[in-house]
Amino acid sequence: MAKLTVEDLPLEGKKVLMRVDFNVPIKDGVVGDDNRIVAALPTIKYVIDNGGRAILFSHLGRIKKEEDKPGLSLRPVAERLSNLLNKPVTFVPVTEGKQLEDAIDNMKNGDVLLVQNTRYEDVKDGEYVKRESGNDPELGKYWASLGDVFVNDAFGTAHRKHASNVGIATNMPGKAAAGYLMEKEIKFLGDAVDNPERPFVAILGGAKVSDKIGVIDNLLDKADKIIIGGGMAYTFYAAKGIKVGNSLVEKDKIDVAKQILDKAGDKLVLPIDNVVADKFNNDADTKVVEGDIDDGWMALDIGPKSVKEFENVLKDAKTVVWNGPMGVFEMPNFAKGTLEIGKFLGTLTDATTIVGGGDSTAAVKELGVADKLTHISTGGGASLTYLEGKELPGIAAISDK
Ligand SMILES: Nc1ncnc2c1ncn2[C@@H]1O[C@H](COP(=O)(O)OP(=O)(O)O)[C@@H](O)[C@H]1O
Ligand SMILES: O=C(OP(=O)(O)O)[C@H](O)COP(=O)(O)O
Repeated sequence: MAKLTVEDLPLEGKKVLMRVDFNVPIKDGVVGDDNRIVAALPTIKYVIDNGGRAILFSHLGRIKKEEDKPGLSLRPVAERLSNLLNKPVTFVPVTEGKQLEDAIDNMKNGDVLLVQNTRYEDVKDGEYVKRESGNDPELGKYWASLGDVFVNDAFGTAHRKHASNVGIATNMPGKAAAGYLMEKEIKFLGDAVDNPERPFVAILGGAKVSDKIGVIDNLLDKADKIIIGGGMAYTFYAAKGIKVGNSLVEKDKIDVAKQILDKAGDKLVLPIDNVVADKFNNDADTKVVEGDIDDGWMALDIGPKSVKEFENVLKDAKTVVWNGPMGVFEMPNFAKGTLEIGKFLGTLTDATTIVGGGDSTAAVKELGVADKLTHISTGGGASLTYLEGKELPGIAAISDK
């Protein structure tokens, strides 16, 4: 990699500032899916096993007013991390000042400390000042002054230009390195986009075309096929003059969809048939229809012929990137298309299969096929930004080798 990695840094006896993405679901003070914490363990372990003092920073949720803070404390995450590492983790409930500085001074080699949610800095004295999210230069400088070196392992946050990732890194030139998770994400997503083993097939789904236009545009030049499912498919239907009934359509994106279709030729693969419903409800009346969708009906999942067609396109693929569900996956009656595609990807043992995005990740986990896929990205927005071919500020700020 062209960037410094954690293995390039001196660690023994050093105060190692680490940005991780511990933005995990928390309910009633208990961490739900801890995948992002587990994914950061190799780098944390490497740092402490090599005599570093690991000082961890992460955001959690979004803080816009003082009352948001108590529910978004990182304390439950410190407890989970401590269990996973099987050693104590010092939790510091503030983001600056003497209490934090004293706690860092008291650390010994191999100790782990977690700083309070960096977005506590976004609200000061009741005012939304966005010190963290606005990358306040003084804040990045202050946090950088607390350590000797910096390791950024927060891929999920890499599309943000915030004080705790970009701010710290820019104040530590030559000493800001990527962690193992960051390295792994860059390797898989980077190779898929820039150097894929072919055929390279992208599967895009989810609600809106508008969220993924940049991705389609970028991948049209790089992928051999782009499969489109989910709500976004019906804006393409409208662009082709196929009747969409009450399906989700972004009217102001029909022209863009037409341009994409013209450019794509047969590279773009749309659903042949769909499961349509008479209302947006799991208990709706449903039927499978090919092509035109009548008024009063909305497409909420891809149909069985579409699944077969998509599988046919995927079967010889050597690289597959998947982002976004094929239907309204939250409702069991419209989850089948997403689940079938996830299951099929699990059978492609000769291919590099990469999944990004909250819902597609949830689908492959629920199916139990996550282990059969090559890489499940820890970033939704970050992986999309990568697939758009855009620079991620968090990665750009890491020191070059
Ligand atoms: N046919 C459809 N009609 C309406 N909404 C849909 C349809 N297909 C998928 N969706 C919705 O798209 C949302 C997920 O989109 P998105 O956020 O882009 O995916 P991801 O979380 O994987 O990045 C889900 O809430 C899902 O219900
Ligand atoms: O969970 C995240 O984004 P994601 O759901 O798009 O992966 C990241 O932690 C970024 O969080 P943010 O979108 O509040 O800046």
